[in-house]
Amino acid sequence: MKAFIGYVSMSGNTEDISNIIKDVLLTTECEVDMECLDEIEAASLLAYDCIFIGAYTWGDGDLPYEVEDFFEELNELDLDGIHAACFGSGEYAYPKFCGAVDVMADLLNERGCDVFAERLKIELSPESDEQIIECQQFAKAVYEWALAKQGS
Ligand SMILES: Cc1cc2nc3c(=O)[nH]c(=O)nc-3n(C[C@H](O)[C@H](O)[C@H](O)COP(=O)(O)O)c2cc1C
Repeated sequence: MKAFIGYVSMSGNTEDISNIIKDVLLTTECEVDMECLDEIEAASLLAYDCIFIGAYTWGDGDLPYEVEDFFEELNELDLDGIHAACFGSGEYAYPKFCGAVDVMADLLNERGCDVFAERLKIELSPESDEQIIECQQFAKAVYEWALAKQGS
């Protein structure tokens, strides 16, 4: 299975989550690529079976501006058959905690992705054992889900 982890991170927290996901996937049979979403063409997603898309939340529950172009390009694509999972970092102090994660999941769903029901939302950087385990379990669950779907 080919997996892709794409993220945007202003101060490194979402990148830290991405790295944990990557480390878990590297223990599996997956081929893994990881890139910043503002540095890739959206069409490159078509090469993957499973995509992890992550972002911090900006404004009032909004997507960060760096991914606006990426999601605009996504509108031109049919991502039918691609398994996707969304994650991100936010802060509980804001009314819409990790709102961008829900926005991304809805957009990927609209484009035809099969989106994993659970969304990984972490406050700031995953530093506690509990947060790290949550990220690891999420990555493993998504991998197993995508693998089972591929075989079915
Ligand atoms: C102007 C501004 C607006 C923000 N709005 C939200 C928000 O609506 N919801 C949320 O959960 N976090 C919000 N945050 C917090 C960031 O998402 C949070 O600090 C996150 O950990 C940054 O991740 P990064 O290190 O990957 O950039 C906001 C931060 C700033 C500076």
